[in-house]
Order: sequence, then structure tokens, then C-alpha cells
Amino acid sequence: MSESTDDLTPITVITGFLGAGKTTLVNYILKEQREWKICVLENEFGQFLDSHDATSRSFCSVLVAESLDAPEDLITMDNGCVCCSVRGDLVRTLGQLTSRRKDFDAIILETTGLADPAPIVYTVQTNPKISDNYRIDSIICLADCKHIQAHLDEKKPDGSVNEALQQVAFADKILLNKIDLVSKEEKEALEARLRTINKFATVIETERSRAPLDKILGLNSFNMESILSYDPNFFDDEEEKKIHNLELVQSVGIAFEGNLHAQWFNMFMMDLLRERAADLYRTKGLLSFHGQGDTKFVFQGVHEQINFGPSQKPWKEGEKRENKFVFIGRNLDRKELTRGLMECLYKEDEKKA
Ligand SMILES: Nc1nc2c(ncn2[C@@H]2O[C@H](COP(=O)(O)OP(=O)(O)OP(=O)(O)O)[C@@H](O)[C@H]2O)c(=O)[nH]1
Repeated sequence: MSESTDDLTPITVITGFLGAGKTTLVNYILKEQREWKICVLENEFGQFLDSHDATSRSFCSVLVAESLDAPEDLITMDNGCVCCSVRGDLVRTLGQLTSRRKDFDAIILETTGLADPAPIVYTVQTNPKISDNYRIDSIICLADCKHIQAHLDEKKPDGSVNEALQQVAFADKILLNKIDLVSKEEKEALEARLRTINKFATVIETERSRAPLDKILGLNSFNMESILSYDPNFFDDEEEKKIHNLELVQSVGIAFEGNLHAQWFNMFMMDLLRERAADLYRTKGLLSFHGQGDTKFVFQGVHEQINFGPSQKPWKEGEKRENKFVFIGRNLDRKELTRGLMECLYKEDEKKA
């Protein structure tokens, strides 16, 4: 057993519902902090289809990789959600990293937006191979000011966990993110609500996840006591923990070659969001447009909020122009989404009515 926590490699766990700003925070930390060598463990829900090339890695790993000096400092765990099926992956990955532990000052674990932090904490705290080498430094929860209330209010079937609630409850730092999207009154009401779930966490208001680094990193602020006050039976038989019902949320990945017609694509997305924004938790895409040369576009949606712009890296010469989408949400119809997207393809010899 390790005698001092100083010997243990700190893990910062980043949680928060789909689209709350986790990857934005990881990128910000990687770009802004110069003191530490950080290893990033990524776990993402909803992958792009087809994984024959490097760009078909999970979407956030593509974005995070752009901020790292060395690609081997990013490890993706793509076999499921870190809190359930991939938990074995987490144990294995941390186990394999043990021999390289001295190469890093810290680890950042970005969980999926649907991860319940409870099993992650349980695993790190109770698995001796992990607890002898690592410690949780902090659990940071990103709370999307615009959308988190709806996710907290979602009715789940009996025995199922509300992930958004668990994420808030287990955090020692809550970043009230996207404050640009709400009024002062909405922000205050949200903070008051989050306080009823977790009165111990430090709350920091942020835009684009830009929290002062000295307020979130290296503070050893993980607090088992506050977790136990929320869930006094935390260390009881793990089998009895609530079901993490991933079937309630679907992920539809769609990939196809060609160039999109910008106007038709815009119309398709506008119609889709007008009708389905509440059910569409998250939309991500890497796209190629007719008439835009080698510019690769990144599309990001969180319910009705969309962001669209050029990727840092253009299409490489000879690279297959494959558009990749992932839609995450409820009641999604793959056929309908695929048909709608295919109708947005630019065709040289055909005019759309
Ligand atoms: N308006 C606004 N948008 C933001 C803010 N922070 C992040 N975003 C945008 O929200 C979208 C989702 O951000 P991500 O960082 O990818 O969110 P995430 O939690 O990693 O998403 P998942 O991994 O899919 O769960 C992106 O389009 C961001 O640019 C903010 O403070 N204000």
C-alpha cells in the first residue's frame, strides 16, 4: 500500500451531461497549463461509424488530439461507457499506465455525457491495483446552464439512475458553464437548485469552460465524505446500485461519401431541430461541402444550439471525402436521418426543386 497520497498520480474526473462543455474544458486545460505533463483518457458515447482510419476515432478524441503535443498522451476507451461495460477498460488502462506513471504529473479522465460517476469512484477507491497508484484529485461537473434543468427533470423508469443528477451530486467542483446563454435570474435559480443536490461543491461560473486553473487543478479536493452524505450506502454491495439505463438514449452514426450542398444541409438541420430539438441531445459531424476546397467542417449541436465552422485540420490530399455524423438522443429514426442527409448531397447534374 502507498503510505502517502503524494506518491499517487492524481486523476481529475470530468463529468457533465452530453454537450455540457467537457471536451472544451480538456482542450482549454491542455492549451493553458504549462506546468504539468498530462495524460488524457477519453471515453465517448456514440461513435462515428466505420473505423478504418485515424479520423474515424471518437469525435472528441479528434478535437483533443489537436491540442496535444504527443499522440500517445491520449488514450481512448471506446468499448462502451466508462461507468459500465468499459469499466474493465478503465482498470486495464490505468493498470497498463502504472509503469509509465512517472512520465505524467496528472491524468484527466473525460467521461461520457451519460456516465454515472458512482461506479468510477467505486472502482478507483476499492480496486487495490488502482488505489495503490492513483487517487482522485477532483470530480469536475460541467453544468450546461441552458439545458441541465430539463435533464435533471427527466423521469426515469424505476430503479434507473438519472445521470445528470448523479454527476452534480458527486462533484466537488461544478462549472456553471454557458452562462452566455442564460439571464442572471436563470443562472441564480439554477445555482440554487444545484445547491439543493450538492451543498459541498465549489461552484464556478464559466463561459467556454474557462475556469481559473488554480481553482480546479491540483487541489486534492475530492471529498468522499460529501459523497457518503449524499449516498450513505455507497460502499455497500455494488450489485445493488441503480441500473444505468443506456437503452433510453440512442446513438445513430451515419457516414457517407460526397460533398454536401450548404443550403440544403442548412434547411435539413433547421427543419430537424425545429421538430426534434428536445429529443436531440447531441449532434456532431465532420463534413465536406461543395465549393469549399479542402476545408473540413465541424458541426456541433446541443439540442437547438448549433455551432459550425472549419476544423483546425483540412482534408488531406487524396483523403476520402467522407461525411460523418452522430446523433444522440431519444426516438431517433436511422432511416429517416440517413435519407434526409443523403438528400443534402450536391449533385453536379441535378437541380433540386
Ligand atoms: N454558447 C456556448 N457554447 C459553449 C460553451 N462551452 C462549450 N460550448 C459549445 O458546446 C458544444 C459542446 O461542447 P463540448 O465541449 O464538445 O461538450 P462535451 O460535454 O464534451 O460533449 P459530449 O462529449 O458530446 O458529451 C460545442 O459546440 C462547444 O463549442 C459556452 O460557454 N457557451
